[in-house]
Amino acid sequence: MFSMPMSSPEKIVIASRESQLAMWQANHIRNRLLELYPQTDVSILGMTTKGDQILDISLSKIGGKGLFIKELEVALAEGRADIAVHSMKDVPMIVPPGFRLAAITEREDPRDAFVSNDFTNLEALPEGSIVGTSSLRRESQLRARFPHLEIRPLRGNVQTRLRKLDDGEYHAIILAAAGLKRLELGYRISMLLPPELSLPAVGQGALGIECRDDDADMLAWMQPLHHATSAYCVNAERAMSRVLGGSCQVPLGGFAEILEGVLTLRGFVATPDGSKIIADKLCGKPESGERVGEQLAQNLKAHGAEEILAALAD
Ligand SMILES: NCc1[nH]cc(CCC(=O)O)c1CC(=O)O
Repeated sequence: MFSMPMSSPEKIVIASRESQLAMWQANHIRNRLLELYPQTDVSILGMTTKGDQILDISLSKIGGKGLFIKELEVALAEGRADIAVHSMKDVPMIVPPGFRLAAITEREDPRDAFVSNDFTNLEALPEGSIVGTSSLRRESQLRARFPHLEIRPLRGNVQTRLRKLDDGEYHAIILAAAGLKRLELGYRISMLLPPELSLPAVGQGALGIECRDDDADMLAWMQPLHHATSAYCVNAERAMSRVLGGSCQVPLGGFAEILEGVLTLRGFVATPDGSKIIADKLCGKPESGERVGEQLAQNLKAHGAEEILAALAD
């Protein structure tokens, strides 16, 4: 795709959010770059984003995921940073003009995790148990399968969410396994939720490295971090979400995996209350993952997702 760079970079500045998880991720990429380019001065520019500041209202009401990455893109555009490291889950389906995803790195565990101090698994929660999550995707799936549970909003970074659980505000919470594992909090996981119980978010568990579109050297230097298998899966999921007009306002999940050379993509769209879930899956070649995603989106639309999406747009 790109020609081999002639030299190694002198200096790379990584833009990152300042949450512990974002900093772990930026540091992880920094270490990998230092292995590749030991002579390079690699530093991290920590930034607070709008998404981090606004904690009191539902993110879906104030503009969604783009809020977590806009400031980082401004730093790239102004030359204050060379790359930005994102959770792919937080990257809008259409990367704005002037920027490009240079690499998608190897995926960590994509599953959701059930965390509770009192119960070892989701199925064991008694009637009326309070489960914390602010994700419409997690909420709709829980409501559909476990209508006897009470879902309450839960925001904040990973540590904040765990503290709210420990303070007794919830009987259980649902978080991404990837974030917990990265922060060495994997021991807090009571149960890893299989995709049948909680289909993960598009891109969950993968990291993306974003560059300026015209920075050919930087794009080339990032290529060794690209993980083809993870990227095929994430790009299939993103293509599906893009066609469905996926945003934070839409309860939607998408998860692809490659087994014995075949990519299988599963996806769903639901009403927020979980009363209706349109789910389907489609297989294809990993290299055609994006087309699999687009086709699955069309199939979901034809089977009722269109009406759900139209109602949500009102
Ligand atoms: N919504 C915020 C967010 N963005 C990425 C992760 C987890 C790490 C990942 O998916 O790579 C989380 C936390 C969570 O959902 O529990």
